[in-house]
Amino acid sequence: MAERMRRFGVGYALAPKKQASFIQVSLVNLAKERGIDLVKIDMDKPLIEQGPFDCVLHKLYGDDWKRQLKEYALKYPRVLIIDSLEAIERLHNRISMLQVATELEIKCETTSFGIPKQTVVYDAKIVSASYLESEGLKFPVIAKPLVADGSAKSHKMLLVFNKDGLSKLKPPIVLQEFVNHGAVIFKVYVVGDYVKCVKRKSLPDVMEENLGKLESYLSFSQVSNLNTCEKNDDKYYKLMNLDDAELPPLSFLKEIARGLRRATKLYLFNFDLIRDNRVGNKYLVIDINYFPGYAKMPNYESVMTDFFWDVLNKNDKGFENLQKGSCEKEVRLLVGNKGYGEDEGTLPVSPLKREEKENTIQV
Ligand SMILES: Nc1ncnc2c1ncn2[C@@H]1O[C@H](COP(=O)(O)OP(=O)(O)OP(=O)(O)O)[C@@H](O)[C@H]1O
Ligand SMILES: O=P(O)(O)O[C@H]1[C@H](OP(=O)(O)O)[C@@H](OP(=O)(O)O)[C@@H](O)[C@@H](O)[C@@H]1OP(=O)(O)O
Ligand SMILES: [Mg+2]
Ligand SMILES: [Mg+2]
Repeated sequence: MAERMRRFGVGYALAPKKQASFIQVSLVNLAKERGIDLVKIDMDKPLIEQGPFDCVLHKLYGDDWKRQLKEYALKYPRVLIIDSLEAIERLHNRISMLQVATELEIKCETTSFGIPKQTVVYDAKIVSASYLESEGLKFPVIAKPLVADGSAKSHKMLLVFNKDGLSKLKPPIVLQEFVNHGAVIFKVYVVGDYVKCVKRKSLPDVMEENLGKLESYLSFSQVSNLNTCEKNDDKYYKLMNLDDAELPPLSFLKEIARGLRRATKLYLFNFDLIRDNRVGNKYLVIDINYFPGYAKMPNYESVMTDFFWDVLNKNDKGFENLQKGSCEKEVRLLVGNKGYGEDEGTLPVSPLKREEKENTIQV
């Protein structure tokens, strides 16, 4: 008799908009064929009473959800939480978000990498043109809400052209140098080991000689997020010169993605990259987003299904080994500071589980 395929249950907890875009029939069916059942978590019932799931996939905010997730991980130590609360938290602050990028060592002879100059402002009264100068910044600057918590407010940005615009700032904010980049942004989607880069429209360059002629500021929000109709329109690509813009080398992007995965311990994120017009091949990371709009990626169904299959099977194998007690060495590796999926066959443990192991396993 043929052996029955091991089935996995992935519970998902997503905001309605995310659910509508991500949980498409095509994804649900493809995952099902591979033995993965995507199950909606009922937010009207306690999480602890649901499942048990092999994996909880989530993008929700708030203390109640965090508490429920922690409780769930304690009750079901085998559950894979994607992604861990601690790892996601780092992306909720635009300073700690980019800090990880400064810690990476990217070895590439032809291309360099960094983040824009930035400073955090908690008190509007201290901001003046001379303050900017003392922080190594000059006009134009972008003011971004410090907190990036998925709210509409957290996406509201100001491009400030001169000192009059500074009066519009609403701290706490991050003031970041605006870097001319030819109005094209590269969005790099990461799903575990998978990396996909797409081009999107961005803000146009600002010429220094025009600074005095412009309004004092420009307010904008989610400029790179256009609807599908506009994106698929040939005219849009021509107008924005998107066709002409050369993608950064894939090996370079993969190295950054790998570095960010290790540093953040995240599986699901994208990062926004711009090419600094002032320097040859220099790219700057300006934003990192948890669980972005994957449905906009070509073939997202198979990318996501492969990813679920991979992590679920590795998780299973890891726990089997643990139970057999045959992997003392592997446990040593896991309780150390290893990132997810770095070694074939190691267990992708969420930090919740890692903490638990640190407390319990004596090696
Ligand atoms: N330092 C910068 N220099 C030039 N342009 C920038 C800079 N930072 C941001 N931008 C522009 O502003 C846009 C919004 O900035 P950012 O990506 O930080 O905001 P966000 O609201 O978090 O975006 P997302 O929708 O990707 O989450 C970018 O897509 C880019 O067009
Ligand atoms: O759907 P969500 O609410 O998660 O919105 C995310 C959005 O995805 P969507 O395209 O599905 O709207 C992402 O767009 P792309 O980078 O992929 O273009 C990006 O704007 C994230 O920053 C948003 O997350 P937030 O920062 O608001 O938490
Ligand atoms: Mg962005
Ligand atoms: Mg963002």
